[in-house]
Amino acid sequence: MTSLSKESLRVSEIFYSLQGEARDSGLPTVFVRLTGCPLRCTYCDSEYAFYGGERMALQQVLLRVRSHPAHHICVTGGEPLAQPNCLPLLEALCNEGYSVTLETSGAMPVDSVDSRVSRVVDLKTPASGEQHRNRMENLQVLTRHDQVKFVICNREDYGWARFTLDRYRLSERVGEVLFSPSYKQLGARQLAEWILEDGLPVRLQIQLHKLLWGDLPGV
Ligand SMILES: C[S@@+](CC[C@H](N)C(=O)[O-])C[C@H]1O[C@@H](n2cnc3c(N)ncnc32)[C@H](O)[C@@H]1O
Ligand SMILES: Nc1nc2[nH]cc(C(=O)O)c2c(=O)[nH]1
Ligand code: SF4
Ligand SMILES: [Mg+2]
Repeated sequence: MTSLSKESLRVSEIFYSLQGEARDSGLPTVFVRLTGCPLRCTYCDSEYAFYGGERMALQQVLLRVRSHPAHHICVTGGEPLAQPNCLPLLEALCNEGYSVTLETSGAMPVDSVDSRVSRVVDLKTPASGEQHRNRMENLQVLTRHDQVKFVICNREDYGWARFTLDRYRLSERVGEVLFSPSYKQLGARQLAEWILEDGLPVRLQIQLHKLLWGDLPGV
């Protein structure tokens, strides 16, 4: 018990790469991937982060982050907000002057996240198998500093994302609405054509790191 310091975290990996997703795509970024997730999305590319990982003190995480020459930090998982100490981690990273993004499923409340963090809330689509976990009330607290993502597996998911975009006026509420194809499940060109046909005010997101390096951990 005493070895689990008040501000310790279970960490799957800390790595330096190009941001492959969302608004900051292409920017050198340090990724902090926290272990554990209560969801089981059908397409999850990070199942290796469900279990295991290393218990680290917050200060140890900060030291590792500082060892890389990046200004941008992305906290992800697993589901990062499933660990209560994710909140002090985010605050500490902001205090150090980093530009911080948080990738979250939106299955937990996002209102206690430091307001300097750009929250990237992934609204789970029907084909993810986890649509029932979406906390739609999270959308009320998002601002232009935040982002909403849909990972789209098929035409039904696209239709649901288009409906949700309109129903919650997402383009007016947040800074970026991202439509991403589920990797190797839906072609990016197909998704691009649907977006163009409907003239949707959203940004097509293609996972840049997978184009560069493939579907591997640590990139
Ligand atoms: C691994 S999750 C971790 C953060 C959080 N659990 C979540 O789901 O947002 C990070 C992002 O990767 C996306 N992702 C996972 N597997 C994917 C895949 N096969 N194709 C496209 N995006 C994927 C998720 O939907 C999420 O937006
Ligand atoms: N390069 C790179 N960019 C990313 N952006 C979000 C990621 C994630 O797994 O949450 C991710 C990732 O795993 N790698
Ligand atoms: S919520 Fe994120 S980490 Fe969890 S299963 Fe879904 S995509 Fe994977
Ligand atoms: Mg990833």
